Amino acid sequence: MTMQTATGALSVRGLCKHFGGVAALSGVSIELRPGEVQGLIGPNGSGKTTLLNMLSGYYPIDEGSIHLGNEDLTRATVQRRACAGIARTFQTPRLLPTLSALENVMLGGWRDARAGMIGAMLSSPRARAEDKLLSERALELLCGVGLAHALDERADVLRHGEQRFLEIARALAARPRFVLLDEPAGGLSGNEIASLGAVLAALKNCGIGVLLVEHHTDFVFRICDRVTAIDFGRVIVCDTPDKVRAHEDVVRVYLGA
Ligand SMILES: Nc1ncnc2c1ncn2[C@@H]1O[C@H](COP(=O)(O)OP(=O)(O)OP(=O)(O)O)[C@@H](O)[C@H]1O
Repeated sequence: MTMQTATGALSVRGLCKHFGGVAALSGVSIELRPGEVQGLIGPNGSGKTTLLNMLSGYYPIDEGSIHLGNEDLTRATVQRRACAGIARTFQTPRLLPTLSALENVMLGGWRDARAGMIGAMLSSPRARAEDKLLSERALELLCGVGLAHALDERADVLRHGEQRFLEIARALAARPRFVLLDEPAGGLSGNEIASLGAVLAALKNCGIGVLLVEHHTDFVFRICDRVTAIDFGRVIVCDTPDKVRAHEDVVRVYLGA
């Protein structure tokens, strides 16, 4: 079957991944378009995180392909994918605990640094100028995710919700075209989930495509343009939230009704 690919989309075709005898993904095809928020839902163990790991290059794939626009990223390294514009967050935030919030986000912008390690050690004019730019951008991003009050706080003293927003800001520092978020609403308060919704809407407005892996289905159905539901490593349906919510296999398999 031939599938039309949206211009500049991140597209996955026929992805398969086995861990020993476990088929974590069996022929998964999805397309994430620029400027869309797409939810990825499914029961525990259905393959959501495996898909994110394969999109971001953490696991090699067994079969299938990954393209960003015309660029074949199927065998690309994590760094190559980051340079191509794919950023992600993790189920448990992976921050540098003893660095400040500002420093964590500045590190996310490493791609923009050209002065190199020696230049940074010698504090060359170029390194100082880059540092200033990275710091200004990090400040802007931290304000954008509601962490203006925590710039100089160590990452490990931040509350759980703050750490989640910090991780998103760090991902954005790489100026991605696509962001893969692994359960960003996990452990957030109602107010924080509302803030997360506002952040996702802002990303969409900037033309960034967001893949949102999330168990918080009310949030997913409310905020997403499209939702993909998977089970046992296979796509059940990809459609608008209303259609996915009403899909009989989704109701049976995922919502347990
Ligand atoms: N590194 C690994 N080694 C072995 N098996 C793995 C590995 N990662 C995932 N799996 C298996 O692959 C399947 C899919 O797991 P995955 O974590 O992708 O599911 P998930 O949908 O993200 O689950 P959850 O919602 O609980 O996070 C599961 O059976 C899991 O045990």
